[in-house]
Amino acid sequence: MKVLKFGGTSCGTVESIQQVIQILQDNIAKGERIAVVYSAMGGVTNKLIEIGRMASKGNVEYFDALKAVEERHFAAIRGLIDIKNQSSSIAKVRGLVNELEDLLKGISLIRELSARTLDLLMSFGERLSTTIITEALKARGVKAEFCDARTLIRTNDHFGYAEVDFEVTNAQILAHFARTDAMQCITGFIASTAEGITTTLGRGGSDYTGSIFGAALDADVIEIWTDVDGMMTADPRKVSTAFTIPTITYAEAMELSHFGAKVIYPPSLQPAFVKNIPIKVLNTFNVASEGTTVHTTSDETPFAITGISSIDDIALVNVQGSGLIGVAGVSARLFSALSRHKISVILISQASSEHSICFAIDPKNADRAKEVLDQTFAPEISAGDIDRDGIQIQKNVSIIAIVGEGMRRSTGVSGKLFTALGKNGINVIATAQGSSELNISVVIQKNDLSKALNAIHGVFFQSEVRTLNLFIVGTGLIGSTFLKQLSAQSDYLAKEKLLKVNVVGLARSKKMWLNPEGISLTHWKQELDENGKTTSLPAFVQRIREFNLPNSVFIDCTSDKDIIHYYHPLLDASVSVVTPNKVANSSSYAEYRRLQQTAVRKGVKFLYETNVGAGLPIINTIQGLMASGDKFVKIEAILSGTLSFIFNSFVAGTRFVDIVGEAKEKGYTEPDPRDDLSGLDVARKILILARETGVGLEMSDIQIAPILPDNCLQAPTVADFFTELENSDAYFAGLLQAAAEKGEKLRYIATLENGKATLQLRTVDADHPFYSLSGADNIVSFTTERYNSRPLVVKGPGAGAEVTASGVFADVMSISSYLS
Ligand SMILES: NC(=O)C1=CN([C@@H]2O[C@H](COP(=O)(O)OP(=O)(O)OC[C@H]3O[C@@H](n4cnc5c(N)ncnc54)[C@H](OP(=O)(O)O)[C@@H]3O)[C@@H](O)[C@H]2O)C=CC1
Ligand SMILES: N[C@@H](CC=O)C(=O)O
Ligand code: NA
Repeated sequence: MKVLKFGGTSCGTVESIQQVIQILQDNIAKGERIAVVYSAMGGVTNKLIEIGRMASKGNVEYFDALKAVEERHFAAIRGLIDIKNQSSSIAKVRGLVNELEDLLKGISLIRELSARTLDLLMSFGERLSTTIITEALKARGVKAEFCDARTLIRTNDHFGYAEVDFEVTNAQILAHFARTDAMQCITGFIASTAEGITTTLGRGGSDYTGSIFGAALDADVIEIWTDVDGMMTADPRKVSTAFTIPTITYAEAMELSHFGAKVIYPPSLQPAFVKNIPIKVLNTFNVASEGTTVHTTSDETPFAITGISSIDDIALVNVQGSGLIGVAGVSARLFSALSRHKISVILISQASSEHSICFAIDPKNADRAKEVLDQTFAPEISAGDIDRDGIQIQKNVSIIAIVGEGMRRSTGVSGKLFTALGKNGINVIATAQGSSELNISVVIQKNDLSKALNAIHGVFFQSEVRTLNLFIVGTGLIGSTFLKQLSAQSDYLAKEKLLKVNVVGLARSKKMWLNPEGISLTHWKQELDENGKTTSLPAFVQRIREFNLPNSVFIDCTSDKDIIHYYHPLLDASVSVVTPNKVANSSSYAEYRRLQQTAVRKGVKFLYETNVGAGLPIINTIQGLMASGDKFVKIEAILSGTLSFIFNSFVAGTRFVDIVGEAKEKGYTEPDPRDDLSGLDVARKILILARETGVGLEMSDIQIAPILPDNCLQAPTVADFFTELENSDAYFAGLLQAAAEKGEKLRYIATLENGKATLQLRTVDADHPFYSLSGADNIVSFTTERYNSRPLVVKGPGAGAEVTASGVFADVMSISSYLS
């Protein structure tokens, strides 16, 4: 025997009922003996309540609303049953509607809608839907029989959520089924008292009806047919990567339902659990899906938890004071006061210091709870045993619960949970874990809910692709090359790293465009042009904060001097920052430190490997040596790709100005090449290296020996600059010739030693390690306590679009590993 239950959406339209009938016929064809429970047509219960309220207020419009309900049911008959078989269904539905009309007339006369009357009123929903479906089945030759559950399920008179008398109910169900072998079409949700007064089993109670019948009949399985593919690892409306849980235990399903997963009505699990009958949650609209099976044991999965659930809106109550320490009976008084006022508690947390008790309740009870507790603890508040401001209530908070029996088998589950939250800057306000190790709950700010759910889902269900959300400012040479590399690698990242990189925001100087669904990596230019709004960096940053997406990374690919003002607020909002732009790290030392510290404090990353030597591992090398306790003695380096290229290419027969132009064309120079040739770019880099090694220099401390004659240095525009370079041809040729005569080469070398940084244009001979460079090579020689007699040398191309973009890419990847 199998008991099937179909919910409101399944019974909602002619098409869905046809689908239900198909499912039933498939079962019959397989020779299954089935009993079927139906909900009211979707939305009808709410409509009946609304109509009842209208009638009780004397609002005569209830009559039109009733007509609409009646018409909906007649339309279902017309759609489901051929015309010559309709008369008996029409008569039955008309009979029910007449009864309903009488009831509403009564309500409107006495202007009262008691809980008892409301139960009777609501019962028409299931009675109507079940009548129609039974008739439709009969019209198709199925031996079906309407079964009014009020004649079988016996409850007390707690109207609205009546409690079942299982002894009487089970006996009545068994006796009824012994009398007939017709397929029973059972009204969900409704029952009656011993006196025959109609009751209901609580909203969602049709599931419960299914479980009551299934348990009484010792069914092999209870199938709950709904409009989703079973229970999901998280609410798919909030977590797009959520997936169906194939098997789950009763305890886990109960826990998930308690914390907001509305797929199964929690009380319905109990009768099935007692009889050890599996419950299958299946999708009427996707019969191919396996759904979820709720059972005593769940299958082994690679995941430490089974699912994540949340209650979006709760209020957190905190009772705090030194007078609570060691005083017996405080919590007893507290919770009995709440219970007397029927305020149900969702979560409780008390530190072992006993200094405070904190618990979560439905926000609609918050003000009443405060009143009740202020009264209950009035003596303690006036004596100062409970803090002056008494009982504090925090609203706009949510609970997230991670649930799974697997927690008992694995260690580190809570560590993983809190790390995921911490790395996304989500503050945990309160936390609770039952000693059953089935559930860990955290209370967080409501505006962090979606971010938190996604971050937690990402770390616990890692076989699912994780998402990194990028906001890129600057789509020039480096920004666009990075986007090109990202596009080329996106399949690899998805397959090999289970990583989806979502570009959510793009900005250039004129236009910006944000789209949380993700901007196309191939058509971003077009999207930006077509949809972009006028760039406003404050607005761009504000949107990032409002989106509040997990794993957010801001990438600054500009050379803008003011953009650094946004780094701090972004880090502070737990957004990681990656940048090839050297401006921030070469501004004041105080600002440099502040950025580092904010990133550490917020548990996010501030990465800028490409600030020095483009993609070459220079910053990372220093950070590694520093972390391991090495001490820097000296750094000697060629840090400009542009200058390196110039001095490698400037040979007899060439013109200095042409070589500078070539460096610009090859993408080695700064957006403004004067920054390279003035020594500013190298000065910024050695300043950053000094700071990384713990030497807190300022820009003014760097001794810069110029490469250029004054006329070039003072050129007011880039065009003038090139003219002046041309005018100084003889000067550069002279420099070159002087070096060549000694058999040496020109090199612009930065040195950091004894806390001093200097930049100098020097000539080096063939024995010097910096002699043989080519292209835009950088070379950095680190002399440290450990690398002493032979320095550690990093050498390679230190400028250019591809190597710089790939350095930015590597920083982004390191954030992704950190977050996972
Ligand atoms: N070239 C290299 O080898 C290396 C470069 N870098 C650094 O990379 C950074 C980018 O260089 P590169 O790509 O060559 O520069 P580009 O001039 O090619 O691109 C700069 C981009 O930033 C945009 N931009 C400038 N100001 C703003 C602003 N206020 N708001 C929004 N967008 C803005 C520009 O917009 P628009 O397109 O509208 O003009 C452009 O898209 C620089 O900081 C540079 O120092 C670091 C290491 C190596
Ligand atoms: N303009 C810079 C680019 C890298 O930082 C250089 O030439 O090195
Ligand atoms: Na680098």
